Amino acid sequence: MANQPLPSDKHIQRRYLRQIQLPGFGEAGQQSLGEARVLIVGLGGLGCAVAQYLTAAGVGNITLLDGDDIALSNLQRQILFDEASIGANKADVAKQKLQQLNSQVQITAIDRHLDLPLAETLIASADLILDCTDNFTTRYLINDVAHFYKKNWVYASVLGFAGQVASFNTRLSCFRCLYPNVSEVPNCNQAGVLGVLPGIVGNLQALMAIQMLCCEQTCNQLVRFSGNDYSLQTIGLAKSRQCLICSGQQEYFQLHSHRCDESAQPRAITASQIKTFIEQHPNAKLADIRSPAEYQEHNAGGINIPLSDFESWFAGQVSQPLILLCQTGKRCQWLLGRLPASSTARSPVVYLEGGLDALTHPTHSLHLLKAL
Ligand SMILES: Nc1ncnc2c1ncn2[C@@H]1O[C@H](COP(=O)(O)OP(=O)(O)OP(=O)(O)O)[C@@H](O)[C@H]1O
Ligand SMILES: [Zn+2]
Repeated sequence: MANQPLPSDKHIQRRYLRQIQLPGFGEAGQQSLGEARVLIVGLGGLGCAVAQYLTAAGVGNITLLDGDDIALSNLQRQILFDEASIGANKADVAKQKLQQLNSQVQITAIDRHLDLPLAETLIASADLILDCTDNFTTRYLINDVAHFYKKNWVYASVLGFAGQVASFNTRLSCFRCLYPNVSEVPNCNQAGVLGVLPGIVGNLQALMAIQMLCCEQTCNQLVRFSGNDYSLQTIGLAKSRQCLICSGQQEYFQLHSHRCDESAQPRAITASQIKTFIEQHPNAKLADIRSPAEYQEHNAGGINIPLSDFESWFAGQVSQPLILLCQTGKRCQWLLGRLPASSTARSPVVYLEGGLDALTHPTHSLHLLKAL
């Protein structure tokens, strides 16, 4: 923070005494943390845990990135947030909370999701990147750009009762060496998660980050945690000859440039993002793609274009922003996968994640949908 007085050496000594006392860490370790620039991508369950420990430990400069708003169902695991923060941006609220914990850390909050142009700027200027997201598209993007700029990064993920963390020095091996080609796996939204799991795994991720910033030998390890039998398994990672990135067959911009527009206009929006979407696209229309019987029984307004009629209806429309709606979001997701990218390039077509079932909270944008 610009107008904070610089801490004296004595203050730093006192504040971080318990870690400076540690053999092998000492003042040199504290100085490495204080000079480090860390990028945290995603302020969900993992990101909340990671950000708190890195701030408390005195990492000098932290950038927080998340374009998502806080929802009620986030509070059981995203422990930087409380009931009063619902509807606010995650990165902004996290910054406010973390700054109370440690005012000497330079914290920047960015209310956006990572895409290629942003990755190029932010990864190039960071010493270490932490992936705290829930999707492989972002992990491959971080990996490929980090490899190009020779940056270290730490990946973590949680699924059900299992979690894993891996540290990468991308000169030695990378995420694509480990996972050459994964299409998305279920996230917390679909698979469910106990709140403590991202807490445990996020803390492992923060530990790896601190060790990587202070001594690089910890790189290229995968640690698996089982919440069923509490076991930890550590596996060394090696370079794969088939890896697209490590073998030099592809550069990051060849692999990701075509995805730019997609990530700038994500196809799923959550109930708490409806308001922002409508503000950005005042002429947006709501199309409910359920059957006429379902629509008559209960609806949130808009027009009813049943799934079977949708493609021919859509082909005859002038380009216009659309919010698609069904009961759970699954039919919309399937439908959007069928529409050619060129047909949704000029005006965004998004769907409501979780569908009508996600509009359970009384204030939840239902009146906004009715007005469309
Ligand atoms: N490309 C990205 N850039 C920045 N943040 C991202 C990106 N992709 C995902 N995220 C963020 O990563 C976080 C992942 O959090 P988490 O897995 O705890 O679930 P969630 O998305 O908050 O909630 P739920 O899955 O219950 O809907 C989210 O806050 C999400 O917005
Ligand atoms: Zn590789």
